[in-house]
Amino acid sequence: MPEYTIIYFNVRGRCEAMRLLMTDQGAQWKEEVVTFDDWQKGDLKRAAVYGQLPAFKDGDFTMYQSNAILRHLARNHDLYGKNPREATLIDMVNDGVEDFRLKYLKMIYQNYENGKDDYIKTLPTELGHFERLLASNNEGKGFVVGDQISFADYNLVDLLHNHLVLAPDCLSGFPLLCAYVKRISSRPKLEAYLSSDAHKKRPINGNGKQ
Ligand SMILES: N[C@@H](CCC(=O)N[C@@H](CS)C(=O)NCC(=O)O)C(=O)O
Repeated sequence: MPEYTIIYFNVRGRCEAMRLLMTDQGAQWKEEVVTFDDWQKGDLKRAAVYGQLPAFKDGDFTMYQSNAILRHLARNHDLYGKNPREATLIDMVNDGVEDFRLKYLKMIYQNYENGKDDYIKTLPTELGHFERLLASNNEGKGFVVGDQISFADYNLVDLLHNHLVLAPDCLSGFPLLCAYVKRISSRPKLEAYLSSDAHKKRPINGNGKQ
């Protein structure tokens, strides 16, 4: 069994997709929680390749960049499609999720009070991209690419969970996405994790906004 460790602040943030992936794949991991005070001291920041967290350990191999970590886990657990074409499509979806996540994080951390309402108004455009992607694969009845789960599914579902907290009705005009989130979230190990304190008590973002 791989020895996985997440080194991160006490938030779901950029690590919840990897937690969903590891949970669903039956992998165990440890959490090394970095407090704001420890981070402020600067040693950990100086040691981080890009001066930021998360870091992730697979045994004695330490890596940075949340999407590289997701891809590493995808290679370990066969979550990167069945052939090169599927792998490229999965990358394409994941890059789209990253673009969407960056917009979300910008609003949360830089413009929550003044920008939240306008952000929510733009959501149908963002969500429409993913609704159409789903529709183009098996009529939206399965996964976002191919016929098996991939790391992009965990990343997309995590970001949709955050949006359902921000704007609970945001998926009402998107029947495929709505059913997809419910379907993935009700996979037995995920359902148990999502209702656990480990998930529910961990804040979504570091500034308390959600
Ligand atoms: N592209 C990086 C972004 C990492 C990032 O933004 N980390 C934030 C927390 S989510 C951080 O370390 N903030 C503290 C700092 O920059 O000093 C990734 O995906 O891992």
